[in-house]
Order: sequence, then C-alpha cells, then structure tokens
Amino acid sequence: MIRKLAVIGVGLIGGSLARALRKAGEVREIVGCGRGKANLEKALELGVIDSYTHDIGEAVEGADMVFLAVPLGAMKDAFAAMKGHLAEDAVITDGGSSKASVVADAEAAFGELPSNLVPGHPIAGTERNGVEASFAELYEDRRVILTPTETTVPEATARVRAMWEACGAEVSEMSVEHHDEVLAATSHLPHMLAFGLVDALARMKENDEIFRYAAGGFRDFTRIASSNPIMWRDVCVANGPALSRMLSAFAEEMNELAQTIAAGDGDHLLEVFSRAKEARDRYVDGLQTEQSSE
Ligand SMILES: NC(=O)C1=CN([C@@H]2O[C@H](COP(=O)(O)OP(=O)(O)OC[C@H]3O[C@@H](n4cnc5c(N)ncnc54)[C@H](O)[C@@H]3O)[C@@H](O)[C@H]2O)C=CC1
Ligand SMILES: O=C(O)C(=O)Cc1ccc(O)cc1
Repeated sequence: MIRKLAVIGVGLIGGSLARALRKAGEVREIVGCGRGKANLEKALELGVIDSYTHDIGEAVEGADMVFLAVPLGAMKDAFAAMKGHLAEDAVITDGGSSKASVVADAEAAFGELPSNLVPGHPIAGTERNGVEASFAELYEDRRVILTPTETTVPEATARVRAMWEACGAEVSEMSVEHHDEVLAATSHLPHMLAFGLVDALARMKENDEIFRYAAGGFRDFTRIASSNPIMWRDVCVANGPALSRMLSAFAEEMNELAQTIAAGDGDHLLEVFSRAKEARDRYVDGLQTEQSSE
C-alpha cells in the first residue's frame, strides 16, 4: 500500500498510473503536480488526484512514492526541484521512453545517483495525451521495464515492481543500455517512420488528393504520427545515437528494396515479403498465446 503518491506530470502516463492504483485500492493519497492549471483542475474533477500543486518540492513532501511522467526534456529540472524535499523512505521512479538520459539527469541534479532511484518504462501508451486520455486499464497485461542502476537498492526496485504489478503489468528488468537499444528498434524507429511518411506526403502539393485515396493500411500505419511532437522531439534528443544508428540501417534496407523493385526482381521481393509475413505472424501469435494463457 502506497501512503502518498506524488505524480509529476498528470497526463496519459501519470494519470493512468494514478487511476490504476486507485482502482486496485493500493494508494491512500495522490498529489498531482504540473505546470498547466487547466489539466490539473481536470485531473481533480475526474478524481484522478486528490489535490495538486505547481511546486514539485511541495508535491513530494511526505510522499513514499514519486512518479515522474513529464517529457524527457523536463526530467532534469524536476529532479533538481525535489532535492531536499524528499521523505526518508521515498522511492523515485519514472515512465520516460528512454533511460540513459533520465539516469544522467538524476545524477546531475542530485550530485550523485540516488540509491532510491528506479528508472522505469511502461511499454504501453497511445497517440493521445493529457489527463483526459488516461485510463485505469492502460497497463493491464502490458510490459513494464525497470532499469535499476548500480546504486539502486533492491528494496526500492521491489517496491516499484509491486506498484506496477498492482496495475496488472508484467515487470522485467534490464540494463539502461540494453533498454535504449531495444526500444530504439521497436518503438522509436516506427514512430520516426510514421512521422516521416506523413510529413513527406503532406508536403507534396497533391496531398489532399493523396490522403483522400488512402486505405485502411495507411490509417493503421500512421496512427502514431498523431503522437505528441514535444514528447517525440525529447525522445529523439535523449536516445539520439541508438536511434540514428537504427534509422541509418533501416534506410539501407529501404534502398536495397528500391533497387530490387527497380530491377523487377520478383523472386527476391517474394522472399523478403514472405520472411516479413512469417515474422509478423509469429509475433501476433505470440501476443495471442500470452493473452490466452493469462
Ligand atoms: N505517450 C505514450 O504513449 C507514452 C509516453 N511515455 C513517456 O511518459 C512521459 C509522459 O508522457 P505522456 O503522459 O504521454 O505525456 P502527456 O503530455 O500526456 O503528459 C505530460 C504531462 O507533463 C506535464 N509537463 C510538461 N512539461 C512539464 C514541465 N516542464 N514540468 C512539469 N510538468 C510538465 C504536462 O502538463 C502534462 O500534464 C514521457 O516521458 C514519455 O516519454 C512512456 C510510455 C508511453
Ligand atoms: O501508441 C502506441 O501504440 C505506442 O507505441 C505508445 C508508446 C509510445 C511511447 C512509448 O515509450 C511506449 C509506448
């Protein structure tokens, strides 16, 4: 049971955690913190939080669990603002999409890596943002990755694990570096492809006509291009090296595909598409098996 949860950034991710813990009966008091009054008023009205403040120091006062769910570019200032205000038994965790930058920001803000810091990342979300987009079921049967640092005490990791499990999530642990490599491939790269495709098509002067004739595949493929631009700018800046490596490797794959198409090499195309279909079918089957065995 969490005595007091401080949610810094009450949007999709922070709001959904608050709602899920409330629904599970795992938290006594939830304090929200952010910059925008309208969003925090809405959070209060929806019952997502019990009270709010714009002052991070005040929000974390007496909290035994502090959850940061602000864009990655706002993490460092948030850590700095809580310094000196944290309770003795406080655990600090976050939901940021990339982890090395969060660890570096915490170290810079606190002057050392805190032993009660458990960086985390729920692999769950949508293209929507703000507290009104949040919902209690977001983390049910979804994965959460924790990346404890070399100074994190096991008890802090255990408390954060228990928090996510209470929301119905499956928790795994890995190194910060491994997390950032894997997520660059499976999440950050696909978002770049969606943003890049929609932007390229929208800039063509015939775009009205192009979008009018787009089919369901275009809608499926580009849903994530409706995601929050500030959040994604920050992810790219935070995970720049891994993401640019992935993008370059992918650009090479696309060039090869273009050459194969230009050469009219149908056999090779069939080989590539069959391999991809097999891999995707296996992935989807795996998801279904996971769900039916739960
Ligand atoms: N959107 C998604 O699907 C997922 C997002 N994440 C991560 O979760 C974090 C939050 O993302 P969302 O909840 O989607 O965003 P959001 O836009 O819904 O919520 C962010 C909240 O932080 C507040 N905020 C922004 N700048 C701030 C600052 N400088 N100081 C204090 N508060 C500030 C905003 O007012 C907003 O309420 C990000 O770090 C993102 O990388 C992780 C998994 C999925
Ligand atoms: O909208 C979707 O499908 C997503 O992929 C959401 C998402 C965005 C960022 C993350 O770090 C994790 C999940």
